[in-house]
Amino acid sequence: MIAARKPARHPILPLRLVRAGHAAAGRPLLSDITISIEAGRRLVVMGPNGAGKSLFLRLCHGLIEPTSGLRLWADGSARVAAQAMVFQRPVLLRRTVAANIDYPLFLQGLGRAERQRLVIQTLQRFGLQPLSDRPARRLSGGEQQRLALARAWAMKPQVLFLDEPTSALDPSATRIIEEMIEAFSAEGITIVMTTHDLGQARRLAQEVAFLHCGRLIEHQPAAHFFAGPATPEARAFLAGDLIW
Ligand SMILES: Nc1ncnc2c1ncn2[C@@H]1O[C@H](COP(=O)(O)OP(=O)(O)OP(=O)(O)O)[C@@H](O)[C@H]1O
Repeated sequence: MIAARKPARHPILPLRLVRAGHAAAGRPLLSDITISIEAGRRLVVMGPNGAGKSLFLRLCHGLIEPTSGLRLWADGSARVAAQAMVFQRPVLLRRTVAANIDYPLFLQGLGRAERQRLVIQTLQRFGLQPLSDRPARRLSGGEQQRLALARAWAMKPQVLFLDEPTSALDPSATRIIEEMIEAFSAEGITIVMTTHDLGQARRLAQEVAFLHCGRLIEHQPAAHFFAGPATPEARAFLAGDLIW
């Protein structure tokens, strides 16, 4: 899903959550989360099934609201442009590949000539030109995810939230997506992503946020986390033990 509408003129990061929580039907799903997401970093969010990783991303992105505590973007707004989210299974329009890239730019208010320029640039940048006129939903899973990431890139986000972007993909498609993520990062786009793939987390993470039962129990530089997590829950997780 693309949330950006207009390019932000001001830096929107750091994004701060201050004792943020989210409850549904009276049940706390995320609790007491305090974190600052700094510009230019690659943060990987880890934790066992049901720990709250997807909800955390949705809360940051603005798909759900904190029911307690605060979510604060650096520019002071509650929900900002210049950020995008890509899901495990990409949400693509029933249109061509090119039209999928064009539509959010149209929503952003860009004129036809500017959109055309950006669509061509994006197709070329990610090797999607041969697929340009193909119906997006008929692409392979790997191609669809490549398109979803390319579409997000075209919006010039300052931060990109990626929820399990490769979990449905084979190793070669996964490698392509990881290369895209690294390229985005090299351009200065902040990456916040979840993954169940420990190898991928080791390859991509600069920082790790570890969630357990809806709480953020560790936030560390990746090298420290993988060398020796501070909590028994994270140690058990890395060791492959079942934790609940
Ligand atoms: N809208 C909702 N209403 C009630 N409970 C919800 C809702 N969305 C998520 N949950 C619950 O919140 C918990 C955290 O869900 P979330 O999808 O964030 O976990 P996750 O860490 O991403 O898990 P996984 O690794 O399995 O994808 C789960 O127990 C889930 O069932």
